[in-house]
Amino acid sequence: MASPSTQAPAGAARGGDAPVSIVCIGMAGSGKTTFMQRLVSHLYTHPDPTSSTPAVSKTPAAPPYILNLDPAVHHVPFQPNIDIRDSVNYKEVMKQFNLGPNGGILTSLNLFATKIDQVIGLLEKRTAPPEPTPVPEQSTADFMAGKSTPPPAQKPAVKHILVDTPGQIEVFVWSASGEILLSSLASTFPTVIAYIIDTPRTTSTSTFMSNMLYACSILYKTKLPMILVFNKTDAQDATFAKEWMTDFEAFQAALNSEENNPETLGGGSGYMSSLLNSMSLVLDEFYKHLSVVGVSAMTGDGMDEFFTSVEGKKQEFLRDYKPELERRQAERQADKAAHREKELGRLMKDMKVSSTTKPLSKKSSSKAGKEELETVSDAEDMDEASDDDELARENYANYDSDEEIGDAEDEEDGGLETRYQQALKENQGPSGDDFSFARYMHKANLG
Ligand SMILES: Nc1nc2c(ncn2[C@@H]2O[C@H](COP(=O)(O)OP(=O)(O)OP(=O)(O)O)[C@@H](O)[C@H]2O)c(=O)[nH]1
Repeated sequence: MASPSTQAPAGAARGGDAPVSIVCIGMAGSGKTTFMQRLVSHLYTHPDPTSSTPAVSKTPAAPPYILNLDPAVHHVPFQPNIDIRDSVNYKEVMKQFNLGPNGGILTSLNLFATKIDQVIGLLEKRTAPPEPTPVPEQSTADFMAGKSTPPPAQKPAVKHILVDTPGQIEVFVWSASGEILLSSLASTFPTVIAYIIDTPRTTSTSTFMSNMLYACSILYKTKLPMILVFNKTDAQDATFAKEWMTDFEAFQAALNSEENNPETLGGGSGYMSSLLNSMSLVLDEFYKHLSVVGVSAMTGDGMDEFFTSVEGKKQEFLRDYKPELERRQAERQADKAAHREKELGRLMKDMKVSSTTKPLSKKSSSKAGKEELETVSDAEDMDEASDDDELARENYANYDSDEEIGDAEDEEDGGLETRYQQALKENQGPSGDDFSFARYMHKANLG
């Protein structure tokens, strides 16, 4: 398997022309799914959200490419192109490994993360600029009549990849699989985090501050550009939040008024008030890195503003984040190479063999390369099968055969998937305590 970091960053290499991936993260009930639905319908009805052309235009809409990463969701009101539920059965995972809901989501994400190469391969293929369609030959009758043959309609290129995530933010943001999924996405496409906030539930200074701290932790964990999306503005206007983020005195005034109001539960007196005060000062620097928009996923209000922010953050990603990402990847690669070199040196010393490393490394790298090609072509074969239907789901279940998984992951240091497969195999069958998650994770070497 080619690790995401070694892949040619096809999408990102396209620069400003590359599709932007928008990852929707937010607390349970903040309105992520409704917001995703609104994004989809907006993109279908507004051909170019960043242009000033009116919604009704002759330009065909550029449909988004949609990923659902929430394994536990019952119903999604849009048609995802890639759905984690097609490859992982969350309920079965919970049952088999005796897990609770969060453990089930985490394990499902871990299992899905093992297929990240196929996912990225498909995304790259699906979002590649459409090939120019050859102009059909003009018929003699048309030629005689002086009519010109109209060029065939061109499929519009995908400009947005939309990603829905589980409501259990920490399970996604703080897990190894969440990191793998996000970093693979970000190393291939400009990626932006949309942090969805339930505005009506954020009106008190303390809940507002809690939400900001959460957003701050996500920003520092993911190291990706972030847009704060104050949702449900039809129920509560978000002007207060924007004001608190730009004017320290406005936040201070709100704190004072909450302190003097005996009915306010959110605000605080004494140490709470001074803590909130200092935090608002500390977070001042953090606020400067964010875009803030107020939207209503229900009515569609604020969507144009949101897409303008996405475009701004995409440029920021390409300008500031991408070089940093590439620097970190190069650093990791160098560390890995140095580690391998050291291990090889130790091995050679043990074997008392000198300077025979060349044929060995050549063989193993050509083997890895061959298998990488097999995996990618497998992905493309499967993809071609569903070429007719633009919004057809990519059926990841096709990848589930043991044979393909084994093929894809025969890495010299053992891939995630190999370890997972191994752990899954060893844990199969009714063995009572052996099903414990700790043991499973230990065997998978991820605990
Ligand atoms: N008034 C109003 N309600 C909204 C809006 N967006 C979402 N809701 C409501 O908020 C509730 C939660 O919305 P969801 O989209 O399911 O939220 P979610 O974040 O996906 O929830 P989880 O899947 O549990 O994480 C639903 O009752 C929605 O109808 C909005 O813009 N305005």
